[in-house]
Amino acid sequence: MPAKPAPTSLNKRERGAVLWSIIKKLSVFAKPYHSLIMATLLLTVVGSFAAQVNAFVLRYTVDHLTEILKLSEPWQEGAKLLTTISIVLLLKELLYAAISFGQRYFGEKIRINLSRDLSQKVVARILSYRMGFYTHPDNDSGKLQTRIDLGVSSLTRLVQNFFIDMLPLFANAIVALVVMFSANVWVGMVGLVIVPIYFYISQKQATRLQGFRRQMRHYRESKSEQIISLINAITVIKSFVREPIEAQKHFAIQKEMTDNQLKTRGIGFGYDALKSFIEQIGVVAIIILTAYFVLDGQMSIGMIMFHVLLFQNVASPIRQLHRIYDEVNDALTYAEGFFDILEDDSQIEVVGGVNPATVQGDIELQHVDFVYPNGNQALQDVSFRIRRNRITALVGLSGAGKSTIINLLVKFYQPTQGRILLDGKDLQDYDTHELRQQIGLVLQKNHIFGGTIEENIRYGDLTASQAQIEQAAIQASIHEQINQLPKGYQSEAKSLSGGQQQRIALARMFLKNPPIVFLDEPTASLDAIASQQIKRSLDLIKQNRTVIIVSHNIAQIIDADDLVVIEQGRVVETGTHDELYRKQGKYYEIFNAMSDSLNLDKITQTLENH
Ligand SMILES: Nc1ncnc2c1ncn2[C@@H]1O[C@H](COP(=O)(O)OP(=O)(O)OP(=O)(O)O)[C@@H](O)[C@H]1O
Repeated sequence: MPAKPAPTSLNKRERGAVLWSIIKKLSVFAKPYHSLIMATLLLTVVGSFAAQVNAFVLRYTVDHLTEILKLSEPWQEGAKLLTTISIVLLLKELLYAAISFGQRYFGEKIRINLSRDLSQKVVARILSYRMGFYTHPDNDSGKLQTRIDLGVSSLTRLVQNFFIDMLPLFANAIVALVVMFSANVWVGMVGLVIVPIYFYISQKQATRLQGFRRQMRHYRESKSEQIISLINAITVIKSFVREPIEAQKHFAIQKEMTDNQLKTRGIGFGYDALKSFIEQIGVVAIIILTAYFVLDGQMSIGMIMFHVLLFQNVASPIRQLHRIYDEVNDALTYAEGFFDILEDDSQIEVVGGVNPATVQGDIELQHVDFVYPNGNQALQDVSFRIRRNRITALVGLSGAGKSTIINLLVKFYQPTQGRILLDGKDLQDYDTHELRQQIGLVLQKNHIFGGTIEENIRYGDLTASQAQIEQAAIQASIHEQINQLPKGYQSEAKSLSGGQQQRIALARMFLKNPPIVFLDEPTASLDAIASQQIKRSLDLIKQNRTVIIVSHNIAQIIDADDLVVIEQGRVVETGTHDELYRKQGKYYEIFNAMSDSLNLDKITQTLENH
């Protein structure tokens, strides 16, 4: 993903262009809600006219009261006037309540639906991305989640503020300004002059606060990151008795955060005071101007209230202008990162076309080179064959490239050079999803999903019956233990021990029953007893399948039919255990190191003596 300049470093024109592109992208998501948007806009227009009624009513009341006061019996006419205006105001309030309810409700509906659609789309999209996307350093789980969350929330907040807060206020302001102008050009001019001053101050306020807001975001991220790492590291913290130090570290962030918050508030309040001062100057100017026209006999006295109320309708949305700047800035900051994720076509997994009806399992790597996206060259000119229905072990020291070979065989990555053939056909030509249906992958630690044991095993075949699930559990030597649990197959799978979880993963594999199985250090995270317990299941898995096993376990290696020895990304030896041992090359060296580490002499002695 190419690095883009931070939105804050963009000039005004560039920011405008970015904002426009965000709006265009959002409008695609808004398309299904066209009628809702139209309804909201219509209500907004009607509402903005209704909002001016108070000013008209007040003008009418003041002017009529002035006339009525001149009568000898003012009470009778006064009562009539009060009844009329009460009815008008009541009706207007009822209408306004209905409009603002509809307008808020529709606006909120658009926001909620849009938020759902954006989240759903991005999840569906990243699920279609290749493995390289997930292993890219820019996309580690925390960062990816933050980018998605902040992207969705800033975009939906932009929509929410536009439809629910800003749009009605601005519609009111425009209608009020038009009414002011039609009442008197000079009064209208006062309203119009205040607007750019407000704009200027609001922009200054937003620019001034931008740095603080960015800082605040940074504090929030570090704070949550620190809490997560604290929870993850709790065993180490407690065992080293470092609780006070960790609390102190947290306090340091809290303190900087509160200082920053106070400064932000202080500056915000300062600007708010300045804006309300300017507004009051506007009010005074309107009163003086209208009073002049009244004294000059050009206007009635009711016009004073009329103009002041209209002016307030103009000023109140402008008072919120800095919020728009903030929202837009947030959208500029986060939406780009979000759309980068959403629109990264280069990350879409290549699916291929050939549908492998039945796979035999003859695999051949031809001069394969592989470089990870971060530039790590993991494999160089790797060529070897894997024969069907045999067990092939990949042997090598840590970092040799064994897991990388498995990653290429499952099509998680594509070779940078060379090709991989399966049953004589290039792996790239196979339909990726169909191919993966034919392959089982058992890792050192297999993910167990939150949910029941039954659900976790069923993941291997979503259509499996209960009997098939139990059969798979029997093959994975876990059935009896599951039955002993109070809730049996309905127990929470995550509460099982590591060894039990590994057997649940094997049961999942038995249920899938693929012709090819890759075992990548399947017992490495288990203790001796657990390893021994799953040995029988592994032996069962290996029957009548093409198996590739990566292991540092001597027993699993000598069990294999063929061995491929890898050193620093290159194949250095291939053959059977006996052939390679006799050869006294790299395998001989690794094998001796493994058997020495077992302390065989002592083990044999112990076994002989008892
Ligand atoms: N996602 C990745 N991105 C970048 N480099 C990687 C990635 N995964 C592995 N590597 C690098 O590729 C090389 C081969 O790693 P690989 O995991 O294939 O070795 P391995 O033989 O399976 O090792 P181990 O026995 O420790 O699992 C190493 O140098 C490793 O640092």
